Amino acid sequence: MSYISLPESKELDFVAIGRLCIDLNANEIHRPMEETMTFTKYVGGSPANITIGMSRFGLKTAFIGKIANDQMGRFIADYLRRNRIELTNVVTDRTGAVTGLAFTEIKSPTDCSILMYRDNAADLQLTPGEVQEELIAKTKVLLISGTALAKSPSREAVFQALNYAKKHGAVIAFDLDYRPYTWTSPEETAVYYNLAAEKCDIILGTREEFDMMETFEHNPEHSDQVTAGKWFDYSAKIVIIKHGKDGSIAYTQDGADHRAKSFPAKVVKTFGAGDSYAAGFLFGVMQGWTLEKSMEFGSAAACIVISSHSCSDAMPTAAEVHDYIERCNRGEITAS
Ligand SMILES: Nc1ncnc2c1ncn2[C@@H]1O[C@H](COP(=O)(O)OP(=O)(O)O)[C@@H](O)[C@H]1O
Ligand SMILES: O=C(O)C[C@@H](O)[C@H](O)C(=O)COP(=O)(O)O
Repeated sequence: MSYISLPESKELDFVAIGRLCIDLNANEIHRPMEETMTFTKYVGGSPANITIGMSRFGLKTAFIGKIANDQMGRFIADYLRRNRIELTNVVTDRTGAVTGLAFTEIKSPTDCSILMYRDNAADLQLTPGEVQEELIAKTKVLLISGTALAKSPSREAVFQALNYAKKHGAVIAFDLDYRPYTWTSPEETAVYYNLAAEKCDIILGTREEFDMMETFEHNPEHSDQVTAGKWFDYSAKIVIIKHGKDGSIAYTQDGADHRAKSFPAKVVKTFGAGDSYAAGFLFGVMQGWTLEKSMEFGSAAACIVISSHSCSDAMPTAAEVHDYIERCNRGEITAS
């Protein structure tokens, strides 16, 4: 059964709007960042990572965002270009804003944290007027990412992109991507996340991210069914609730739920799981696969990325994901 109806005859498969930043992942791992002396630089930002993943799967992609007018901004643009991502709507900031930095601390495979430097971040300077309607008009899917709602004018740019997507029939996916350090309060976050989510066809988030969205609601048991059920009264066709190593559950308008286990992985860092899962799942849905197969594909893609030092660089090809699934099914990969 297909829960999503993709528009036909579009030039692009996938467009995302939001954060373009730099990941600086500690090279000296299994120790606190106070003891780290060197980092490896990667392109980062959840929507950027997801778009890179979709491009690695062979889809025709583009990005809507703003980069700093400096070496980091040019590094990001060059990397997206090398990954065949259309940049016509990646705008260079002229206000002196800087590139957001995400320092990743890897104390252990299960104890990782991110230190984000996002003061005066260029990505939050994107204005509604800079969002190109013609780009959104030619895509099958538009992805929005929650952190882009954190400050104006980026907030208004996202809502304008949503208006264009609705007008031109694009399927809208919302990766909740909640990063507390970019917001002033959970209350503010909940208000804007809920306003955006009402317009979205596919919503992906962790239990904790949905709990934040329910700040003003009553769901004391943190019931996934209660959470998902609310969104089918709006535009949602699929609500994905991720539970880390315990897997993920997809809820659909017909009242069904679809469950996926996680695969074993030799975890280097837990970051990157959500972005690669989102890329794999959305790719599967766009191929017309069942939700179970799409969730399995996303889960395997996540394992490949969390078994790697990077996020964007480690985004796998479809062949690599299929191979990972087969190797797991042959018992060749065990968790560590
Ligand atoms: N330790 C792990 N081992 C194997 N798979 C994992 C692990 N952590 C996450 N995953 C996979 O990645 C998916 C998303 O991870 P999760 O941590 O829930 O989201 P996020 O990274 O957005 O917080 C999970 O549903 C699961 O399939
Ligand atoms: O999104 C960011 O600004 C940081 C990301 O680039 C980083 O790779 C990360 O945290 C990935 O997020 P996740 O996939 O939700 O774990």
